This record gives sequence, C-alpha cells and structure tokens, in this order.
Amino acid sequence: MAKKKTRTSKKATTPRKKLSFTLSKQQKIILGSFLFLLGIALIFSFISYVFTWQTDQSTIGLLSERELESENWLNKFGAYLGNLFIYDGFGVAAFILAFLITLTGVYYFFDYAKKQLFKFWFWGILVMLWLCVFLGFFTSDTNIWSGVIGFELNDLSQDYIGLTGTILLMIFLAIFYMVVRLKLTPEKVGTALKRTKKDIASDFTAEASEASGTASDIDQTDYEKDVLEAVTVEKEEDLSEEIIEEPVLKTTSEEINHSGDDVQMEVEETREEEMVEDSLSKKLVEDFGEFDPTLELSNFKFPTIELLKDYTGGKGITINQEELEENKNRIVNTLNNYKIGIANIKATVGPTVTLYEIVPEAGIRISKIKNLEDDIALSLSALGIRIIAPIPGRGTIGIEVPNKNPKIVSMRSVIASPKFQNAEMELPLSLGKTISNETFVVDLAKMPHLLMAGATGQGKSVGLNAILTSLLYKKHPAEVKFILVDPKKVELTLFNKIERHYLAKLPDTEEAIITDTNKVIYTLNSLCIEMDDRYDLLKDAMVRNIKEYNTKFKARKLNPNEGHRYLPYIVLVIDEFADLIMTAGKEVETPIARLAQLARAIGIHLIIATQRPSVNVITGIIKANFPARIAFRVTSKIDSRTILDSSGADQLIGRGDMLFTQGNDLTRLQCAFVDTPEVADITDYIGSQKAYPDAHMLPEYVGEEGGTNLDNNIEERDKLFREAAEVLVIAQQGSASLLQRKLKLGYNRAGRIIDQLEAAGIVGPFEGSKARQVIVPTIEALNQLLDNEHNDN
Ligand SMILES: Nc1ncnc2c1ncn2[C@@H]1O[C@H](COP(=O)(O)OP(=O)(O)OP(=O)(O)O)[C@@H](O)[C@H]1O
Repeated sequence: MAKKKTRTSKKATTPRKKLSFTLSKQQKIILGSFLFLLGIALIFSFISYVFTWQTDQSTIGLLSERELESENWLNKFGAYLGNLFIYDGFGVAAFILAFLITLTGVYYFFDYAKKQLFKFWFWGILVMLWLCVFLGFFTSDTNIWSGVIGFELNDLSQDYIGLTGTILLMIFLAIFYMVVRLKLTPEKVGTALKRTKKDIASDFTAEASEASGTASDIDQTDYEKDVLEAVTVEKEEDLSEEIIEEPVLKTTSEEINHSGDDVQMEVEETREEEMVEDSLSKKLVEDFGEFDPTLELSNFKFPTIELLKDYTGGKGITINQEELEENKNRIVNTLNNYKIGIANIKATVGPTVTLYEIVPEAGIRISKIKNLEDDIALSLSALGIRIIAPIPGRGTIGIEVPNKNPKIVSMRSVIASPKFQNAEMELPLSLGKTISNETFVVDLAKMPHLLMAGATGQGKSVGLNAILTSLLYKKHPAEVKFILVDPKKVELTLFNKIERHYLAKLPDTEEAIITDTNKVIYTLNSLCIEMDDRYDLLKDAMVRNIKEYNTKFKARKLNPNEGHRYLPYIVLVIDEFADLIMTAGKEVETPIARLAQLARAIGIHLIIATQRPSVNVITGIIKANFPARIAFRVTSKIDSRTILDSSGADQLIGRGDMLFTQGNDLTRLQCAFVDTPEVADITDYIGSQKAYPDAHMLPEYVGEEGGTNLDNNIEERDKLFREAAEVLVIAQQGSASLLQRKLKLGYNRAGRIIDQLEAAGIVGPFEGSKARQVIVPTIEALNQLLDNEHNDN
C-alpha cells in the first residue's frame, strides 16, 4: 500500500510541471506593452481625476450615455476608473497601483526576471494600504485622499484599538517597512544625518570663503588642497600672520582633524556578484523548469506490490512458548554444566532464529564463556547455533538458536515496509529482516561495493534477485543501469526483458547480459573508461561526487554541449566470480580492483557473488576494496574467515540465513525471498512498457584481440600495415579507433594491426584507456625504419 502512495505522489508532481504555462517571446512583448499602456492610462486618468472629480461626479456610472461629456482626460472611462480606484478605493494611494501595473508592463516587455517584480507588488500593495489608512486619519468623511477603503479601515481600527492604538500600529508598520524593505538601521540614519550636517557646514564654509575672495565653485577637497598649498608657500616665504586666509585656515584644519577620529565611516554592504553561469541557469530553469531525467519515460510505471507473493499467508511470526521454554532450559542446564550461573535471560524471536540474551551471574568472566563457545554449541547440539560473547554495546551474551518452524521473509513484506518506502537513499537495498524482525535496508551507494559468498544452494541467487528487485522498485530507468555478468548463463536471463529500460551494454553487442569471459574483460575495461570520463566531467563541473554533479546538472548549470549529461548510477553484478578469476585471472582482477578503489564517487558500484570463497578467488586486493560483505552458509570455518574475517558463516542454517557486515559488526539476517516467477512478472511488467530505443551504451573499448604475441614477423603483417603506420605517425596518436575510422576496418583487425605496430616498435605499449604513444616521430623516420627492416631480412 505504501508503495502505491509514493507512486501517486510521483504522478501528481509530473503533470503539475506540464500545466505551468510559459509565454513565448512575442506573447510577453504583447502583454508587456498592454500592461505598460494600461498603467499609463490609469496614471493619466488618476491625475486628471484629482482635479476634476467634483465636476465629473454626475458622469460616474453613466458609461452607457454616449452624449454625456466628462472633463477627465480619458473622458467617462477615466472618470469611472478614477472614481473606482481613488474615491471608492484607496484614495491617492491608488497611484501606486497604476505605477505597479506600468512597471509590470516594462518587466514583461523586456523579459526581466520576475522575482523582483513580485517583491515590488508585495511591498507596493502594503505601502498603498498603509498610506490610505494613514491619510484616513486626517479626514472626517470619505474623500479622495484616503478613499473609502482607507477611511473605513481607519475607522475599523479605531473602533477596536482606539486612536492611540492605531497611531502606534501605524508607526510600527512604518518602522517594519523601513527596516525590512529599506534595510535602515539606527546607525545608517545617524550617519546620513551627520553627512547632511557636514554638507551644510561645508556649504557654509564655501560661502564664507566666497565672501573672503576665494573661488567659491571649487569642491571641498580641491579647496582644502589649495589652502594647504597656500600654507606651505606662506611658511617658505616666511610671511607675517596677518594674511586674509587665516580664518579659513582654521576651519580647514578642523576639517582635517575630523577626517581622523571623529568622522564616521559607513561600510557599504557588499553583495555577492551573480555569476553569469548562475543567471543563465536561473533563466533556463525559469523557462524550462529543472532538468528532469525521467522525462523521456515520464509515463513509466513502477512495478506494483501485487506482483510479489506473500509467503507468510498474512501472518507474522508466531511465538511457540513450548519451544522457547525448552531451549531456555537447555541453555541454562548446559551453562550450569560449565559452572556458569545465569542472572537473567531474554528471548527475541526472529523469522528463522531466536536470540537468547543472557546476563551471567556477577563474577563470571566473559572470556570463560568465549573459550567454551564450541563446547556450548556442541552441548546444545543444534545446527545453526551461534554464540556472540559479548553482544557489542550491550554487555550480554547472545546465543542464536534456529526455530523449529522457520518463516520465509517474503520480498513483498520488506518492499512494503515503511523503512524501505521512506528510505532517503541513493540506492536502497532491502535485504531482509533482522533477528528482531525489523526490515533491514542499506544503501549500496554507501557500501560502496558488495561481496557475496556462500556455498551452492544457500540462497545467493535469491539474494541477488532481492537486491535487483529492491532497485527496480525504487529507481527510475533513467537513474540506474545494470551490467549483468552471468557465466552460469541461466540465473539472470529473466532480466533480458528489461534490457532497454535498465541494462547497459557495449556498443555492437547483441545481448546485454554477459556470459562470455572475453566480453567481461572488455566490459570491465570499458567501465574503467566510463569512470575516467566521469571523473573528467566531475572535475570540469567542480564537484566531488555524482550526487552533487547530477544536482548541478538538473539545475541546468552544466552545458550539455560541453559533454555534460545526466549520469545514471551503474551497478555491475557478477554472479559467479570464481569462474571468471579461474579463466581470466589478472585481466579481470586488475580492472575490478581499479573500479573498486576509485568508482565510488562517480556512481559505479560492484556486486560480486561467488560460490567458492577461497583465497585465490577472493584475493587480498579484492577483499581490501570490498568492505561490505554478505555471507550465506559456507562449509568450513576457513571459508567463513575468508569472507568475513571471522567464523560464523559456517554455523548458519542455509536457505537465506546470512551474515552481513559493513566493515565492523556482523548482523544476522534472513534474506528476503523472491522466487523466479515473481522476478519474471516484474520484468514482464516493466518490459511491456515504453522503453528507450536501445540499452544504455558503455564507451567503446578496443582491446588486444588477436593475440598478444609480439612476434615481429614481417610476412604475417596485415596488408594495410604500412598505411596504418603512416596514419598513426601523421596523427601522432596510437589509437585503434583512429585506424578503424581512417582505413574503414573492423575493430578486431585494427587491434591486430596495432599489435603488429607495437611489435615493430612504431607504437608504444597498451596504456589502458589512453591512446598509445607513437614512438616514430616523422614519416621519414618511419620509411627509414621499414626499409632497414627489409634490408635486414
Ligand atoms: N531467502 C530465502 N528464504 C527461503 N528460502 C530460500 C531463500 N533463499 C534461498 N532459498 C531456498 O534455497 C534454494 C536455493 O537458493 P539459490 O538458488 O539462491 O541458491 P544459490 O546459492 O544461488 O545456489 P547456486 O550457487 O547453486 O546457484 C531456493 O530454491 C530456495 O528454495
């Protein structure tokens, strides 16, 4: 149900955007000129009304009588408007309204930003009301000064708060306006007053000096300079003190002293300059709204909750008192055998296991219980017992005992949970339920990569499906893309149906789901290129991660013509990693390690699952970069240590029972169960909707296909070898795609030629996503090199 709610709210927001009408340039000019002229007409009619209203009283309201003449400049119509707005309205304050309409016309005509205009209207109306009420004070009956509204408002106010109250209210409103709108402060008023005083004083001085024969039209500073010069000259010439300048000099030196300590300095408030880019983006957002990545598939409907089955039959967890009692007695007896007394015991019933929390009697050392862990587990003799001594942060000892009748946690229940529905995460995953029956939701974007391991048949594939389903229920096709690697060829085939919605693939490939090892290598390298590209875009946009980048892009602050684009998250899922490592080794490990180390900020996340959690599959370098791990049941303690760095996974009971860690604590979870038919229904539901023309394209990667043997065998060289060499030497760029373009080659052949050129020492070695270096600098040098080769042979 909760899911439905979110959908409706999403829908509700989309049409609103469509309804918000925007005017074309022409419409704005027409509207602008109309409003401007209307405003001017009002101003004219108001001005004339002020003088002619008494004579025109008889014509008011008689618009239909054609013969009737009015003295108003706009005749009967003007008199009518004047009467409506001034006499019956706001009095002379109605001029403000006419000005506002004129101003609105100007704004529309020149297409200025409307934000400022709203401010004008808001404050204009307030001032108009204030003014008409204010003028209402001085009138005893309705008149053209305050108008009916001003008079009546004043009257009303006086009836309630009296004359004094009204005056105080008016003063308060005036102060409010000056402080909020005009930003006046007592200091500013003080400074302004002082300045006026000074101006008057200087005027006075100037006049005085005029009287004493000095030029009066020079400004104050020039005048000061002149006087100072005069003083110096006087000293030099050692003249006597009876010179006429003396009184003036005194005034001037006083002025100079003022400029030191007494003169107040006004600090002008500086405003941040708007950046051109900012105002441009603001305008774009005003005109077109924020960029909406989901627009192309705006009618996309998220799968409904009804597509998922409820395996619990609507019932929650039932507590079996007998079983609880029995287990409690066994635990107490077993611990007593080891002379461990129990002060307190508490049970939390989960879907598959029950946690018994024990507080040992005072004086019993936890290390004793820890040492006896295995013995206690043996004495309790049940599969799946896990002892946690102590439970971190609680100071109790936990013993997890499997329930006799475990409950399936259906995907439906976790998807419908408010925790998942309200999750404000980038990539929320609803993995299952904790031992205390709470839905467990984590953010893949924060992990940032996930390693999953477990013996065969313990629930890995179901776990992967649960992860993918979570994302399908929460993310629009524009926001996330999957790259699915499925060497087993059967597990993920269902997702083929959503290829054009959610999958990403290499250009020129048929199938989006990758089953072939070679293609995996290509895809991983292509992802590395995508990663480098994305880092360049982030650098260019001066942001630190994909979230900031996309926000900036949505606000139209990044120009798509400069290569900027909305970046969807990319989730790479590899279902059987062991298989890949066995067949491709370093070729897979290196790009994976690179991606794992660097891709977190740019929205590429890896989920790797493996059946064989041995050290040659989950190597140190992989482990170091995958802090988040999920372990299903494994067969040995060693395997458990390989995955989790601690034992525990060997004591799980299978069927989705799992341990999750994000680098610190282990959390035992029951994985949500989603069956293949449910996944099929979801993918059908999505697949039947309008899709993008193709899957999301990854950048092209040109690999070293055709063997990496660097034998410099002249006979076996391609026919186009020499031509290719010339192309690269001229361009000074060792790229296979350049050869493909210039010589119209397929990429396999171009790759082979590049290898031969490398063997011949013309281009340098492979450098990942960068083009190779060209070693030969000029065509002459190339000819010389190739001729020498022939001579040698
Ligand atoms: N969360 C779960 N709740 C209940 N049952 C489950 C759960 N997960 C798995 N199972 C049961 O275990 C069976 C095997 O699960 P799954 O196919 O996911 O195993 P796997 O680890 O992927 O095996 P393999 O590695 O051979 O593909 C399922 O068919 C289902 O009956």
